[in-house]
Amino acid sequence: MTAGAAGPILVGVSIDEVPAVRLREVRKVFGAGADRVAALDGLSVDIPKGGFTAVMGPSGSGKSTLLQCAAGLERPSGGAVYLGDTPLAGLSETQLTRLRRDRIGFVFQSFNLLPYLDAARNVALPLLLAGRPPRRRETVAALAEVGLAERAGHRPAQLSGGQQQRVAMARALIARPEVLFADEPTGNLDSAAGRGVLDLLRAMVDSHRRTVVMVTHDPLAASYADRVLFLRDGALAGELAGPTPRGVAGRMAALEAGQ
Ligand SMILES: Nc1ncnc2c1ncn2[C@@H]1O[C@H](COP(=O)(O)OP(=O)(O)OP(=O)(O)O)[C@@H](O)[C@H]1O
Repeated sequence: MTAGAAGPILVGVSIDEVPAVRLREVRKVFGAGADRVAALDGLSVDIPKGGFTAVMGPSGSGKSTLLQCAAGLERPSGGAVYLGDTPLAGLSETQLTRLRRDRIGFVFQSFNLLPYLDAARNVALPLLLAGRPPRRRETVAALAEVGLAERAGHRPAQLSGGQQQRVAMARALIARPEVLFADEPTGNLDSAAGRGVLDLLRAMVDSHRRTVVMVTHDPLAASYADRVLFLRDGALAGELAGPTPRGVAGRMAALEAGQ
């Protein structure tokens, strides 16, 4: 197949491969009448497998809504979302829940760990709930991937913010999801802990060819990605491959100035 027939050439990505996620003309409308907001307004984008994609844009531009629709947490008002070859639109609530559980990982700004469970049990929880309790060594291996094998018995209150976020990453990864979505994963962390989380996300892509999609406000965080998508008013307003913090900050300044 020629590059022209396959669409855009993406550095380091096979042009024959089905993207990890595809959004086609996705619309998401909240409210009605005077309160109506089109959070996504006909957005089309491909997320390549084995890549690290960052999503940026001014406040209210639709970043979190994009992530929620791509991850099957919100149903779009129009358009189509595919995870690999699977169209999400035709799935029942039960099928969508199973797809999220088996094929998608999600990391939130606020960690969302259960305070009375230790790190190992927090990590094991998704598989426990799925009726497939993991072996202890699987859980410890997931914690080892985020550098926390020694902290398996610690509860969240006994861990730093950065460590809690890494436990949340291990929990998101234990089911070996096709895509890891992260919504402002460094938003509650100081810069050193934030860099630790970003280094790990980068390593997951480089060493394990995982697919990561991250919403962020921080140009430095976005520079860890292979590609940055910029949103404005619920639509794609550009993208940047091989981003640098300065390049990303320049694009953001232009977007916020309405250019
Ligand atoms: N559940 C909801 N009900 C009503 N409006 C919503 C809802 N969720 C999002 N919106 C609106 O949709 C638009 C996009 O919101 P979204 O959270 O996706 O933006 P964002 O780019 O992630 O913003 P921020 O950077 O401030 O987190 C905003 O105008 C927001 O107020």
